[in-house]
Amino acid sequence: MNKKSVRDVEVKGKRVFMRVDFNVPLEDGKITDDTRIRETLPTIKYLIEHGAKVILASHLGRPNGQFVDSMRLTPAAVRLSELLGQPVAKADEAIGDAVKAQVAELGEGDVLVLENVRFYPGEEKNDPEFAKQLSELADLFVNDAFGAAHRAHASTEGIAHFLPAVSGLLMEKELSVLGKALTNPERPFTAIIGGSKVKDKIDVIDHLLTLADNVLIGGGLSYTFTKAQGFEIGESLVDNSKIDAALGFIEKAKALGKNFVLPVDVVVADKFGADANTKIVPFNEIPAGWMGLDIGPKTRAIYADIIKNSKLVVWNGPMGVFEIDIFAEGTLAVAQACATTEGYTVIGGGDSAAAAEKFHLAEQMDHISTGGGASLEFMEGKALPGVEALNDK
Ligand SMILES: Nc1ncnc2c1ncn2[C@@H]1O[C@H](COP(=O)(O)OP(=O)(O)O)[C@@H](O)[C@H]1O
Ligand SMILES: O=C(OP(=O)(O)O)[C@H](O)COP(=O)(O)O
Repeated sequence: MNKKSVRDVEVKGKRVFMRVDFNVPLEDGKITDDTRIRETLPTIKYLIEHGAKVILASHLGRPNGQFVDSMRLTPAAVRLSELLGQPVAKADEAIGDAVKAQVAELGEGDVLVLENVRFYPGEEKNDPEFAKQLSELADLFVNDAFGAAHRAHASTEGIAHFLPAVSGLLMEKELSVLGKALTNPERPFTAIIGGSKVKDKIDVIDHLLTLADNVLIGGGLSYTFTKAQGFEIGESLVDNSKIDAALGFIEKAKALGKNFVLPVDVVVADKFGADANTKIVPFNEIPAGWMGLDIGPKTRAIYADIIKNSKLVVWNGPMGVFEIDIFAEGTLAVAQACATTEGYTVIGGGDSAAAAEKFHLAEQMDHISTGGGASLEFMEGKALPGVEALNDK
């Protein structure tokens, strides 16, 4: 990476404004997955050990510029304190005199968590005035929020115009792993794209067709391709605005000589739910009124075989509605193949990572990215504003 990292600058005695992505899932005020907090520990510990005064900022949820009690960062600060084994102070605001007073009290190695930056309208507008107010708290900006690096907001991008700006260790790791995987990839390189966000993912397929040797399609995404080829898809998920694009990808894959693989069979259901009737049908024989909710057994075997023979696998998006057990087999088969292949496996996207966790296979993956949208934009070859704004080496 050609951007400076926290290792390239002096941090001792400095007030460091560190942007993290503590946008963790909460249920009744309890954190259900603290991965994103744990992943920032190397940078936080580095700063503590090197005598910095650590000021952490994050968003949580989408509160639309208003103070929302259920989206306060207090549970994250409590969890961080447990993980660090030291007290962590928490501010009730992100800017202003009270926060400045709390910052003034920080000693070397102390940690303060600011309140959710999205409680302020200036954050998502990337308002320079708000960015300046944030910057007044600190001497240095460290961006470790890979999961939010695709957002040009005041605490991810704007603040870098007011302070020396470097990356944190998680940001560096994510960019290095994804960058290495995608520039000069080991081959055969297999990309697996599934999930339900057809609009978000279609551009990635375009880019991956030029990069990967095998592109496997699953999940809700696949029926747009089935429909594009003129077949019945019943009540399955579809994005009619992407039919032409889908046909274009089939053609592009042929022209490039790439192995673009669509499901050959699907699990269909007569309704969406755990009590649905299901059957397995060829991909082009979905009965009217039924919906495809998982890849079928033949497809699972084909996909598992390709994954096992790959040197690099990048997986984004589940193969079916894995949250419901009767539609989880396809995602499980792909997760198992990723866990056992000798190739290097990278998982991006919250739901694929959650699926790997659910099947207790997460430990066996080589890299699980903390960013869903961010890793997709990175794969599309787009510049990430939160990275672009950092100081060059
Ligand atoms: N065939 C399908 N029909 C409807 N939804 C699906 C289908 N296959 C997968 N999904 C849903 O897609 C969601 C995940 O999609 P997405 O957000 O795009 O993935 P990720 O978070 O991994 O990027 C899951 O909640 C899953 O239930
Ligand atoms: O959870 C996040 O995105 P992700 O689910 O795409 O990884 C990031 O924290 C960004 O959040 P946002 O999509 O509300 O800007």
